[in-house]
Amino acid sequence: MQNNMSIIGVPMDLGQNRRGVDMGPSAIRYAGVVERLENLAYHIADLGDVPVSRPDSKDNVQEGNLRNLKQVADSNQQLAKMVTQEIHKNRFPLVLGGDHSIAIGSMAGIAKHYDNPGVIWYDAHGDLNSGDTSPSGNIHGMPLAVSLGIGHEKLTNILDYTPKVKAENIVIIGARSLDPGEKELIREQGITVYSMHEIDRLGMSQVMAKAIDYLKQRTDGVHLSLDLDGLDPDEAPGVGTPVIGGLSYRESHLAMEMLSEADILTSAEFVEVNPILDDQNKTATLAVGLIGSLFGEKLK
Ligand SMILES: NC(=[NH2+])NCCC[C@H](N)C(=O)O
Ligand SMILES: [Mn+2]
Ligand SMILES: [Mn+2]
Repeated sequence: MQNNMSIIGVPMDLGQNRRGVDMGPSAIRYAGVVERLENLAYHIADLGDVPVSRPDSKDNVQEGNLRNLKQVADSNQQLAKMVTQEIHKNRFPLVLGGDHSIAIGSMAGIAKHYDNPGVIWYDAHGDLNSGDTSPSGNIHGMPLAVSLGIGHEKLTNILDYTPKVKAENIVIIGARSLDPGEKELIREQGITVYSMHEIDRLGMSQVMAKAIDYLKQRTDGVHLSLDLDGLDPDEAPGVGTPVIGGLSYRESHLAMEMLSEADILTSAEFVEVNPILDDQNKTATLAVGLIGSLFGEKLK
């Protein structure tokens, strides 16, 4: 793993309906992310936050069932540029959300640099909707589909190319809430999904081993997109779309430790931390703990 790391915050809350997730980057910084990484001997540049403009008139779903399309697209455009610049400078981008719609910009910035990028999508959801299939009109339920080139051109074409990732280079871990259109897309495109069913049957250890082995063989860069709602709401209460029956604290730390050992990641993001819905910053603190394990903390 590179020793130089750039932290980019994205105080985005326009990809969904619940206010407060725009404070996610602050909450994660407050929980000590920079100090934690500096203790692991990384050279950190905290680049601050990407600007996010104000929403259109509240809850007004517009153009093609895409709430706040223009603002979400604009911020993602800026994020993509920043991510691409940091990779160009040989720095590892660590993006802090904000709602998951910011993965659109992260993926756009990252994929520019790799011939065959892969992504691990650690999430209760598939985020594989488009305006046509979304039950909510919330863009945070769409970023993985957008990265596949499915969706509104303002989103799919950020940095002027599409798609960002091939279906066979995606591994979803922790899924337990998929909409009908998402299930169809998963089947159609043959996307690898380790849902809670597979995790319970095989155990996280085997699931991660398989995911790592698979991506290592076929990709030349791997992005981790970790939605805190992948964890159980008991562990991570500060999220806007909690789903019961999630990944445990221990499973998640093990997953991060295995990724650290495998040394395959080239970028990462932690999203959906909402301190307004949280309990004493528990979820941001959890995120920082996972970041610690991901970047080399060990139990002994
Ligand atoms: N990143 C997230 N938390 N996504 C939740 C998406 C929920 C639902 N599938 C939707 O499209 O509205
Ligand atoms: Mn989710
Ligand atoms: Mn998500």
